[in-house]
Amino acid sequence: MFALRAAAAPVQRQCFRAAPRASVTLSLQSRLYSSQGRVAQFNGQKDAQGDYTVSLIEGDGIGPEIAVAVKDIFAAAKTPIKWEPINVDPILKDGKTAIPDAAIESIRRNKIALKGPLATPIGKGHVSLNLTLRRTFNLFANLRPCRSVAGYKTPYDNVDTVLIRENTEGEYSGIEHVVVDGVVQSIKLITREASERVLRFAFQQARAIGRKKVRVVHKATIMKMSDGLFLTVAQEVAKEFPDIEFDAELLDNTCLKMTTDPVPYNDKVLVMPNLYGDILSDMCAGLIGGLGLTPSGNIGDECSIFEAVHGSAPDIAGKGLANPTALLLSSMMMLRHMELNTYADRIEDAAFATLAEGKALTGDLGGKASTSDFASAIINKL
Ligand SMILES: NC(=O)C1=CN([C@@H]2O[C@H](COP(=O)(O)OP(=O)(O)OC[C@H]3O[C@@H](n4cnc5c(N)ncnc54)[C@H](O)[C@@H]3O)[C@@H](O)[C@H]2O)C=CC1
Ligand SMILES: O=C(O)CCC(=O)C(=O)O
Ligand SMILES: [Mg+2]
Repeated sequence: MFALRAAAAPVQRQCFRAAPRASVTLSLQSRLYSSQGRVAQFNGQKDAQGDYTVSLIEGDGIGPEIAVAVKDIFAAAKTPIKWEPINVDPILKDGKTAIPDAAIESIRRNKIALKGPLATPIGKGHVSLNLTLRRTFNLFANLRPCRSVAGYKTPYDNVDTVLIRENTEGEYSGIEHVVVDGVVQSIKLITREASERVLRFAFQQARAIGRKKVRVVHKATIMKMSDGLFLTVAQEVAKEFPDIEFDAELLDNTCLKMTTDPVPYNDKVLVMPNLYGDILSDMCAGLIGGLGLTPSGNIGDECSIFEAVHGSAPDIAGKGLANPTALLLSSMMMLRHMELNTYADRIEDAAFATLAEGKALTGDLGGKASTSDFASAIINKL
């Protein structure tokens, strides 16, 4: 049911590395993404051995390292999952970047995938494969929960935000062109159909996880037509959910208020156009200790793809330094989506207990453990 990156992260690490360990503030029993919060259905089939097959994109940079950690932990927990590794190296189809057919077929067949980060070249080069995957499978909602980690001290101990990002259009529609030399145009596409779909998902999600309010984050003061349409549709959809309160807030004000005191956001579901969700979700990660901790799910009607909020982290790739928690928690969201809750609960408890104990933390959390040391510590607690 989880952008300032290159520039902000070193500062973020500096702030948190020396931080003393805090008392446990959140119950280990409260789940990041419960199956009650599962709004979309999973229709995958078990094989004769009782296992589900999950398509696995290991990804770029730190992707393969954190994927190994997740696979080792799943194997140790005897999770009934078979991995089907898929290659998503970009191909050109009708002049556009596309995902290879075999990868598309695998995800369509299994209806579920776990994905490591995929790097996108800056400027020239192929379009984002992350966005291409979301559009290919119409994964209309990107659900990004962010919760303080028990035992890891940050300026705020009780962050518990739920952010939903429109995932197929908006500023990331990829419609750009040169008007004349020196003048370019990028089109922010907002449709009633995609807005309605993600907004309805946000209200359903609020109801399912017991949050009393849905808040739309927007800039309809400036983008009167595009964000204006998103907001108008939100007001209409809100009428279908009289038990859920609804309000709206301007994005800049949300950033100010969340970094000043995030706790008032703990009873809300935030929903917003694509770009704002991308940026705000990295900002939320900064509130709890960084991108090593925040999971996400790209939810669609026919299939869903779970992945960390972070990218390929080229600055630490290949060094065994990456924190696998974000991908592991994404895989917990995936297990709960598949109604494999007992496995998810057990692994999640072991992961949070390992973090709370603080003996095997990775560098981003001020520790000295490698990715595999951290995974082994979790396995020892299973
Ligand atoms: N969904 C995806 O696959 C995403 C892909 N990207 C791509 O990733 C590439 C790198 O982007 P950046 O701006 O560097 O963002 P990034 O998210 O890869 O890294 C930002 C900072 O966070 C740290 N970090 C990220 N994940 C971590 C982890 N698991 N453990 C410890 N530290 C971690 C990195 O070391 C870096 O200092 C780009 O090509 C970008 O397009 C970026 C975001 C999401
Ligand atoms: O596709 C990319 O390169 C970045 C995507 C991203 O930042 C995200 O999904 O949070
Ligand atoms: Mg991002």
